[in-house]
Amino acid sequence: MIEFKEITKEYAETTALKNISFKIKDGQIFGLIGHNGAGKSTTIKILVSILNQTTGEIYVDDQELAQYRKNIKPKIGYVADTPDTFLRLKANEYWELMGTAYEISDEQFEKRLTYYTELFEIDSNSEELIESFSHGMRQKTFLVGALLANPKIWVLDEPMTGLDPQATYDLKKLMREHAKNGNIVLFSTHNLEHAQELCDEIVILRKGEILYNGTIEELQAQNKNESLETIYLRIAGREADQRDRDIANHSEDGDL
Ligand SMILES: Nc1ncnc2c1ncn2[C@@H]1O[C@H](COP(=O)(O)OP(=O)(O)OP(=O)(O)O)[C@@H](O)[C@H]1O
Repeated sequence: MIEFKEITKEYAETTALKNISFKIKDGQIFGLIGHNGAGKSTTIKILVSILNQTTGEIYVDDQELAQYRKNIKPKIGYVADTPDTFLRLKANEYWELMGTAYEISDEQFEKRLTYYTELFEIDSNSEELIESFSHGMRQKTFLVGALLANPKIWVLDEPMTGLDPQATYDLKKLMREHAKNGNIVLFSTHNLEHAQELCDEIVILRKGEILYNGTIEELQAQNKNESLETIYLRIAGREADQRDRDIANHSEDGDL
């Protein structure tokens, strides 16, 4: 289980997360949804120990992340939203690096590498530099790297971006299987159809605050006869921005 408890993240001039709390249960595919700048990547980067929160705590299987990083980090496989790291390595070199970092046995490494590289059809590109790859091929390379260790928790920041339809289909299938086996898949997306297809539960973020946490079915039951897109845009989109502006204007006019 993962628990975000009253997490706030302040950058120099921005409060990216404002006291957010939610839980992800074992066996769940969990979606983070929100406009650009809502705080999805910041949430993810804190969980994978790239960033520290300003206040609050994260628990993974009842262990507090800051205290038990050494235990928790090997449980997590992470794919960033911008596949622009390790560009001077060949794909094979990157996968070997991941194999060493996660201490994967040679046998498991070979087995999983063959399976995933054939599945994502990049087995023939293994001796090429990552910088020569298209966005989608880089995405596949990093996905393979994250899945090699078979970590319990997959943390995928906009994983389908740039993937072709076959790879998207295959990844969705892998995500479902992984969760079905009692593991956790946390991913961020702008694609509401993917969220609807995949997620057991979602968080909708807007300007660092949680607007909704629950299942998509519950959200739709509360807003009968409306599509997820209509509901989402009303609570997180331009209408919500207009409401913010109206409130601000009233305040300035001394109406409130
Ligand atoms: N390194 C940083 N320094 C300062 N501000 C940052 C930094 N990273 C993110 N922010 C700000 O924090 C807020 C949340 O950004 P974040 O990247 O978490 O959003 P996001 O929901 O992942 O957006 P996107 O969908 O565009 O990837 C934004 O206002 C962003 O400008």
